[in-house]
Amino acid sequence: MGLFERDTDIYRDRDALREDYQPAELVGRDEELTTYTSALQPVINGEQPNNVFLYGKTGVGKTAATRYLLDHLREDAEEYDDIALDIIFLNCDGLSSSYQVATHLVNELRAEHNQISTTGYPLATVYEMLWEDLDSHGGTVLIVLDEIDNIGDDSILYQLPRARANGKLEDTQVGLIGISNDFSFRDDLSPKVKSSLCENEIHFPAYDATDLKAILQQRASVAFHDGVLEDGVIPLCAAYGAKDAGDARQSIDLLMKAGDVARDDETTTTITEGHVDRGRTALERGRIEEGIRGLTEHGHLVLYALVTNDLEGETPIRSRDVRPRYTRFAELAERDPLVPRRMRDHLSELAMLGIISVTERNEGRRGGTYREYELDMPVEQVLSALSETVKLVGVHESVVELAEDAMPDVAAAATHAEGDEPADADRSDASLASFE
Ligand SMILES: Nc1ncnc2c1ncn2[C@@H]1O[C@H](COP(=O)(O)OP(=O)(O)OP(=O)(O)O)[C@@H](O)[C@H]1O
Repeated sequence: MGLFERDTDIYRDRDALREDYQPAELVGRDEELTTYTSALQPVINGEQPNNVFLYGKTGVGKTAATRYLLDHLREDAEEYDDIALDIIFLNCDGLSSSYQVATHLVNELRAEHNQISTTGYPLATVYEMLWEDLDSHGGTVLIVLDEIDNIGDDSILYQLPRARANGKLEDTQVGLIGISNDFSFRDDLSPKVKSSLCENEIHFPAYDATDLKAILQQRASVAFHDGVLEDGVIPLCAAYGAKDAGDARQSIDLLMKAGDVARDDETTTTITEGHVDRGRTALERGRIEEGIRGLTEHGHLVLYALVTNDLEGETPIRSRDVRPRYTRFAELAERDPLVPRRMRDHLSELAMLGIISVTERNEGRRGGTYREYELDMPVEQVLSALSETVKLVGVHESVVELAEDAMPDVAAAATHAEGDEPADADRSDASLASFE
């Protein structure tokens, strides 16, 4: 038998739980779809399309609804000889200016051999190219700008809806669909942009547990073999999803993780609520580790100091008592320690991310309050996300025992010693730093 063998017990089609899967039907969005359909109706009538702005939190079906309706619109438009519809779908993640959006649109409209450079032209020239390419296209062009809030200025959001009125376009009708999960983006738009872009606004509210259950049931029927899911699994994934943020993506991810945990569990061919809980813990761990990895170098140093304080039984601890260890670690990492206030800012950031917790205490009779900090997640997990910092600073004696499991690569490379004394002055390899 080979090293790899195909699993067939749990999944029928695991890809149905992936982000890029487009469901055949959207569940629980009837009202929003009706409004959205009316906003797109002028396209089929051969009229000037409306501009549409969709907003709502992440994972509430804005993109899925857009793809679903535009697929139908494209198909239905083919029934009419006098409608020539083209749709350009642009995700603005990474496109931080109108200039970048405009060059990308020009390239979407042009053939492969005729693409333009995305730098080096004056903005006005790129707009001229855009109007020319759009107008020579003819018919109706719908431009979807997903994650529109990434665009740092609103020039293109002003120019595109007005291109026809401003005499830039004669033969092509353009409609703009903007999608955003940033509520402040809409509020901060200038009135002149808001009045055109937001002429049809559709809000997608968060899903409740009943909506999520229906969405998950639909996916599960495609993804899993019959009888694989125990009864409580979908309600549990939906309940967690509704409690967290009403985000369908998160609930679908949880269902997939539970399926993966069950698949790895060789003792069973069903998915249980226990698999959901284990999946949730694994996903949560992944999210927090990602949060730790995203911190700055000083954030890592502060956290490493607090981990060692925690292992020595010193927590909850005041920031002034974390400071000596932090300063020492910063020196070992050959960085200038931050002033106390900046160091405290890092503690607050760690608390905001849910990695540590803060408790306010009273100073006693003299009044005054102070804060105490302690780790709020398993120390092994934090250490494994801090392995680069530990390599830089050295393995502190308090973490020696855990290092082998939490950071096998670091443990293998490091020599360790006792105490908290200054490091060896002529230490040549930072990864071998020690506290002797
Ligand atoms: N009503 C629904 N029926 C079926 N699947 C849905 C529904 N709503 C969302 N989904 C699924 O949930 C996932 C997230 O949805 P989508 O990408 O549309 O969210 P979004 O609102 O655009 O989020 P973001 O703002 O983060 O881009 C996708 O896999 C999508 O297919």
